[in-house]
Amino acid sequence: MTIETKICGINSAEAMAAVRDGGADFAGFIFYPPSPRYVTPEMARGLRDVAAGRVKTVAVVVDAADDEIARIVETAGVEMLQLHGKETPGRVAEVRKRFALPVMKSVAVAAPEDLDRAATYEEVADRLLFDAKPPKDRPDALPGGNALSFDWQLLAGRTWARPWMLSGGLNAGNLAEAVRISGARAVDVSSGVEDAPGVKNPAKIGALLRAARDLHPIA
Ligand SMILES: O=C(O)c1ccccc1NCC(=O)[C@H](O)[C@H](O)COP(=O)(O)O
Repeated sequence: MTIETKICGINSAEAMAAVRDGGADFAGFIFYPPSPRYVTPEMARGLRDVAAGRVKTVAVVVDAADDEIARIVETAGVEMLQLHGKETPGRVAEVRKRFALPVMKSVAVAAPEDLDRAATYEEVADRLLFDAKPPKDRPDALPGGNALSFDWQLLAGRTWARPWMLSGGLNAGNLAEAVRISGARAVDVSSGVEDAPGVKNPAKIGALLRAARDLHPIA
């Protein structure tokens, strides 16, 4: 068994081709206009075609209303929804039911109590995504994609009722250690395969996916 991989913030055909050819499991599209990785549903549809059915596509939304999610689902044809805002467990359950798609809920982690909050999503989400908390001293910080890590030790030895992904500040250089310490079986990377925010580097995507292929989840 190998580590599952998601490359997030795909916004070019070259990046999607690298994700596809490198054998990633998931590609994420950011539907959050302030992000430098933002794509429209129409752009995402074109990028999904590049994946040619070999990569599952994930729509990343932030506290989005139903009509916005509906337009993304209908136009982009994604296979999973990632809720990356302050959605409550009730809202997660509602989105999952309404759109009949698997839902991954992101949880911002900085301290042990954040994992207690994560537990409130176990019954309503199909997957959990543990990400670093955006920096408090930067009011303009994005909800995700900030190239920041959290203490992976917080996850060590914890068991969850749902599959989960590790994200936040991962790259080809620290992936092995992050997986070893946290016990992750799935990882999500964005900034670590970029030259600048929103500028994916296909060679870095390839290197990350090769590094992930050499890793195996701890038992
Ligand atoms: O990446 C963004 O611009 C973004 C904007 C708004 C909400 C979520 C966003 N990214 C979500 C992701 O899944 C990222 O891959 C995750 O936060 C890790 O990012 P990074 O630390 O840059 O690898």
